[in-house]
Amino acid sequence: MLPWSSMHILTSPYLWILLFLVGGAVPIIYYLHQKHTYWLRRGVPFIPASKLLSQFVRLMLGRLQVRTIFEEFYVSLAGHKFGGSYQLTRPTLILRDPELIRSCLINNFSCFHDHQGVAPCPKVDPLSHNLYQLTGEQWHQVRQKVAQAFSSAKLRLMYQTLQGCAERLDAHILRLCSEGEKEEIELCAKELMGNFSMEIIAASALGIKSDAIQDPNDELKRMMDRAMVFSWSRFFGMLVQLLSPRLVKLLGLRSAEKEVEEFFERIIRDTVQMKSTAEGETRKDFLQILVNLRHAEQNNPQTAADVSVITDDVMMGVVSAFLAVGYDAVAVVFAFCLFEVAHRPDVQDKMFQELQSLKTPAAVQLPYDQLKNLQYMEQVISETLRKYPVSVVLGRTCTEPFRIPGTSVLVEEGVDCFIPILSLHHDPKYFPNPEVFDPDRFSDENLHNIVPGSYLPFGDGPRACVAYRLVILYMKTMLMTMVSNYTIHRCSRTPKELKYDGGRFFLTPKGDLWLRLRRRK
Ligand code: HEM
Repeated sequence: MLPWSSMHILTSPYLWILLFLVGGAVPIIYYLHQKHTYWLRRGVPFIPASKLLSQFVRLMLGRLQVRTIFEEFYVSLAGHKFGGSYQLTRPTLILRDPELIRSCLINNFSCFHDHQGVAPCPKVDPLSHNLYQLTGEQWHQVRQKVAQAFSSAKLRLMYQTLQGCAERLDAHILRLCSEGEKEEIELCAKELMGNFSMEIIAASALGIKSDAIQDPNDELKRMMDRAMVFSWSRFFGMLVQLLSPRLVKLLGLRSAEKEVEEFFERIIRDTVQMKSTAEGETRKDFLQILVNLRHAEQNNPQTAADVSVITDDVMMGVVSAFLAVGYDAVAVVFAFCLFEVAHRPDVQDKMFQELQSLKTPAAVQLPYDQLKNLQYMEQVISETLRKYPVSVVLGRTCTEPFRIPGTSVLVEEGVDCFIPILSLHHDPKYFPNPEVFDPDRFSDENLHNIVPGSYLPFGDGPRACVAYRLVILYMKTMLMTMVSNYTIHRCSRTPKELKYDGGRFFLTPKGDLWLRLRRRK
């Protein structure tokens, strides 16, 4: 029989609460320990869970940006070709070595063909059937079709549309100057480039004219801005996804707000209808090309309805992604580029001389075939994308077990792999003096210094950015317009150092970005 004092303890509610907590905590601690020793057990260098926890807390408190998390990983794993980390409890691999990166993206593409993230589920998320999210064979089929929209022949046609947008941009700046009877004008480059990007994306994706340059309240632009903001509900969606991708579908979590989604649906549906009935289609925009591909599929007796590739869901997904992703990524890369050249009159002069040497009356009239001769301008574009890779990190999922060459480490199916593009582009080992904007890194004489796999603004391999040639075309159109008509300068409101906005998906300058433009005589 127990002494009286022991009996008293046994009947105490505190004891039972304590036992309950300990009983509950032990299996949880064991579970977390098992999960967080995944890389230790495989002999892979890893970021300790305590560091990940502190990063998570700082992220929640707004003291850390997603970009910085990957920069810290890159630094912590210095000296290693790869290393382990965790997304909550999911093992994640960070790839640091350019050769290994190429091996995953190109030589062993079959092991890494899907992007990291939620697989599409059009019933719950109508915009999820986009090329980025599609997986496996369906991705392959849609990619083959969509890639046709970015062939040289199609880009040549799109260029005509872009020239019209460039003329409107120039007319707008000229009007601002003449209103104040000024030779020069100060303006917010981020806003101007956002509006210009909206016009070129609307024209090349949908074939419609946006009035964003003239009208800052343009509805299409307002919706795009809402589509690309990193909200708490999205963050919650990402956390749920880490716990269980199935839960995302069960809870019906979407990639965009309902209103934005409905807007996209309406605008795409109306434009498709207009194009399907319009006679003498011109095939100058992306949606028109998809409509034509769909007609070809429907008119082909060998294409059964159930194997059609360009379905309504796919049409909706790929076009809305073109609009939202294209608009935001292109707008920021334009702004970064102008910011850098504003500090470098020598770089502007060289681009101007190059344009002059092509002897075209107005830069925007430069024929498509001559664009390839703008070699120095291409170097400026490459260096902008080196210093500011708008996709700071690239995420792929391991789709087939992969043994890391020269090691016994087996990457298991389902493990997410991240490539920290921004950190590679700023690693002095690959790009000496990385903070210096130096277009000559990409000159013919210096090109051999770039280590394959260290420069990845558009990713690499069969799943690289499908639109990269179009992006270069956009950038050339923008630079030709600006450099041939204006000199670009800093002004008193130009920030000395760029800070980044943590609330955007892409690398985005924080705050306004004021510059001064002076009309060339
Ligand atoms: C500055 C502009 C841009 C940059 C830096 C950029 C960068 C990237 C990167 C890094 C990827 C991932 C590649 C990989 O996994 O290897 C990607 C994929 C993609 N990009 Fe871009 N992009 C830009 C603009 C655009 C535009 C304007 C479009 C419009 C169509 C676009 C459409 C896509 C699509 C559809 C994918 C997914 C391709 C696939 O999964 O097959 N991008 N982009």
